[in-house]
Amino acid sequence: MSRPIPIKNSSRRPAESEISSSPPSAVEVNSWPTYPSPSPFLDSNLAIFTRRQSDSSRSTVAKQLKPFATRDIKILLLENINQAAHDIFRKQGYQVESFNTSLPVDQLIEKIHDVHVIGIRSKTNLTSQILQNARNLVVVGCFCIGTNQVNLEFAAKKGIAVFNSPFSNSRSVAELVLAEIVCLARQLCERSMEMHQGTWNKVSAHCSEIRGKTLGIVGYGHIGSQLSVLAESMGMKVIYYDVVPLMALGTAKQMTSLNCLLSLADFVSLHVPELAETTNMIGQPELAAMQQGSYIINASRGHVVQIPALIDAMKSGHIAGAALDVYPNEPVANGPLFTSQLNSWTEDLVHLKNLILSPHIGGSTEEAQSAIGAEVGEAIVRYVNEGATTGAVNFPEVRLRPLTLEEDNHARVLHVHQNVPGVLRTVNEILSEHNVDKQFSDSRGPIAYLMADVSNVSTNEIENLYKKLTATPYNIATRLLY
Ligand SMILES: NC(=O)C1=CN([C@@H]2O[C@H](COP(=O)(O)OP(=O)(O)OC[C@H]3O[C@@H](n4cnc5c(N)ncnc54)[C@H](O)[C@@H]3O)[C@@H](O)[C@H]2O)C=CC1
Ligand SMILES: O=C(O)C(=O)COP(=O)(O)O
Repeated sequence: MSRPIPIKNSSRRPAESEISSSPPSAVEVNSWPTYPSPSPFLDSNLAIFTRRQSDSSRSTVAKQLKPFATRDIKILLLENINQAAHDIFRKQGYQVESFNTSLPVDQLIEKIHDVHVIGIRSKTNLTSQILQNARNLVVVGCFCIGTNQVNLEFAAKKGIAVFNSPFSNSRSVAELVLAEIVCLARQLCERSMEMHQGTWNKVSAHCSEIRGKTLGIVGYGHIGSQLSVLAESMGMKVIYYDVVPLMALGTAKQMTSLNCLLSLADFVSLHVPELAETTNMIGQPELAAMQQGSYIINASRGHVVQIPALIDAMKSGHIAGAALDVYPNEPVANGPLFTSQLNSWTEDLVHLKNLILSPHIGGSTEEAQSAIGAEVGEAIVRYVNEGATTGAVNFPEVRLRPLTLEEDNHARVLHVHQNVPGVLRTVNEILSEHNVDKQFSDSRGPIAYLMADVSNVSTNEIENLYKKLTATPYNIATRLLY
């Protein structure tokens, strides 16, 4: 029977402004409840989940089974993931442990060892070394847009699905950038800092309206195109550069090359993902190609701009101002780490005029965070409870409708395997000992994923089915929900 999960101290998540600056070990807000007797069938190596009685509220309303003991699912949430996700997981009865910050590698390796789900944002690097230690992990939730912090290929090869939120914070980033364009054009942050230090300095030299100026957007995806609309509404002309041809919004114009954009724009704003091709994308030659007295904004990823080159271009006056929201090395927690962790150029950066420095807050609004919490939280529940991979960034997208109460004697087979000839024949030979009610499979590069509902399977047969599937030569990961 289901029973409530005692989650400590979790009636409310702290707002961004309340994130602790203490070391990670001191900021734990929830911890796993302990159960007198863990489910006898939950064996990390088997990954077979025990059946659970359907609870009455769900059975009458949704007519759906919760097909395994959800209380056995352990979730680790890092980086102050929004309350919306906690609520979703708690409703499922999962065990949740959460931290307001990212964790140092040694602690992360220890913590990830037993969990089935990990939720992160942009700071936590899930490298192959870390994922290697995750013996039970079935899914990673990136509660953000970027997934560059996860080794997606390695995760897929280990049978771990990764989900993100592709656009829930796009508007927040675009609004911040628009505000920064105005602030740079008016040297607003300089004036404000001077006032805070007791100086009245009323100037108009080199300050301008943004109306009629040209904004060059590099990367015209969700954020870039949203910014395009906002900038035009403020009277700016918009040009953009992207590696793929994209429909222009409003009267924006796509440029044929990055250099063409750089030479025409008064303001350049970067909205590309972190890729090999975008690493160090803006260095000395690109800054030199920009107009004298122009501005640059980076709210994409820290490695896209070469900071020493930017410092030189600003010191020489060629670049009149810049805004940075992202950095090559970002601290794992709030606090004075920022200055101590940055490199030799820290000193130069903090003393530059008309340089806005923000601590990676592009997506940090209440609206964005709660939308992301709900979106990624629900995607995780669908994958854990039903096996659906809709929206996964490293798996083929496969989905079967949830099992209903009428399908009480069904088992759902979730089989991640290598995408090689002959696998389906082998798997279907095993499944053919039962009645295959429905089945769907798809592949993505070297990985393939099959979902099948088989009926009239007894509890004894479940384990047998599992053993046969995992013994096939191309098995990566198999789960049975029943
Ligand atoms: N500062 C912050 O808090 C946030 C930062 N981000 C960063 O912004 C990035 C962009 O986000 P979205 O617009 O949602 O991504 P998106 O995937 O919708 O758009 C990215 C665009 O960049 C283009 N692109 C890729 N490589 C390129 C290249 N070499 N040159 C020119 N264009 C290229 C793509 O074709 C695509 O149109 C994310 O990957 C993430 O790293 C996202 C959210 C918040
Ligand atoms: O969504 C993204 O990719 C971001 O960069 C935002 O990251 P954050 O959730 O603030 O760590």
